[in-house]
Amino acid sequence: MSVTQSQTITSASRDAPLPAQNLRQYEFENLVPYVHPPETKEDLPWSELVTLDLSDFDRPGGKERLAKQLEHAVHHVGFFYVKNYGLTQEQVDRQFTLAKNFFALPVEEKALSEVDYGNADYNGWRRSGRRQLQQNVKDNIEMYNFAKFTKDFEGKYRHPDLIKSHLPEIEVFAKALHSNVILPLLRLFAIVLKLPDEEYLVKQHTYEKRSEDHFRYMIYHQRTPEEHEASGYGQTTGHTDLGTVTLLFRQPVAGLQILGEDGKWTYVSAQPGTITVNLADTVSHITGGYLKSSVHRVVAPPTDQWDYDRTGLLYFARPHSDTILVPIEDSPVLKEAGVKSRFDKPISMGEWVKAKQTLQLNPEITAKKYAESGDGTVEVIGGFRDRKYA
Ligand SMILES: O=C(O)CCC(=O)C(=O)O
Ligand SMILES: [Fe+2]
Repeated sequence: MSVTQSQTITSASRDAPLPAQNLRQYEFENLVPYVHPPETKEDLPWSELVTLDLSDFDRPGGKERLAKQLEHAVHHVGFFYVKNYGLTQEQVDRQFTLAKNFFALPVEEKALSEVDYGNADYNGWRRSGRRQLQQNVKDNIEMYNFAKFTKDFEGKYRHPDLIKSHLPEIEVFAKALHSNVILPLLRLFAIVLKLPDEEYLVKQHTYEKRSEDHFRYMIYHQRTPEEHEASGYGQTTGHTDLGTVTLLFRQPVAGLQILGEDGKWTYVSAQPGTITVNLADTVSHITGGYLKSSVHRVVAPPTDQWDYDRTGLLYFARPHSDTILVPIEDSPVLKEAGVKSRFDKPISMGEWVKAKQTLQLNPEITAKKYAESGDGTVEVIGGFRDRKYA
């Protein structure tokens, strides 16, 4: 299929066209280009987040400046932006385009790469409609997760031809996120924690060693006004992510909200050229809760964005699967804060992932457990309980 005879002209294609040179390339590859939807004109309560300029990292005093900027964000907010992360806008746009074209494939083709839900294996295609949001309304979210491009996963997953033929550039992109964003951030966290070894966290996140990192294409299909109403204007309930940090590429369709310390939800805005970063459970576990795994959710977009699908690119970083999730011992910051382990026995990352993903991938079992506990919490593993948020 060519761009000119494109299947459905999505509402997004009303936007400014891509440069002719990119369009020709996409046409050559039979890809329908993705164009970012326009931002909302609504005046929403936006979150105020700091932006780290990662190009400062290697300048004299740069790391220390960035770490200073992060101190408050990582302890109290759990969210921030990064910019200048060494990938071009064109590389980013290509990934959005691949995501858009992947989700447009027939269900039968995607189903050949479907996630192994029972075994809590996240990689591959996750279909929409497996979660009941309200009576009569199910979720409208599809995902495609890529495992790390390492020997551990080589040949393990079957990809549709569209993905297979672009796998080398997807690999370059995912690896760049790990080396250009994840590793520098881990060094900054080490500085914030005043660890004697700045590489401490990096050593728990080497690319070649086994871990459950994944790069994700995601789409929230547009809904009708009736569906929005029936779903209570929600998309996902409040949650914390289970890994180290999550990267979320600039998302113009509003909806992602952060739960603040004041108990109020605010929206993450789409800052040009940025990636939104949120801290997740594991980095919280190894700091006894000092680094904040932020609660967030996705709600229905404002009405002026109801005509658009919400396509996302995300990267989920996680420590090596054999990492034991106990608080780091030689951090004067953690010592002073008097943090304690959040588990009642030693728990490895592999065990934590399996336990939390089993809950996430099997919504009916999880709903039953919440109903049984009756106090809005459920044990994930080792005495650590997750809470249910709206
Ligand atoms: O789509 C978003 O904006 C956030 C998604 C998210 O919270 C998640 O996948 O864990
Ligand atoms: Fe999340």
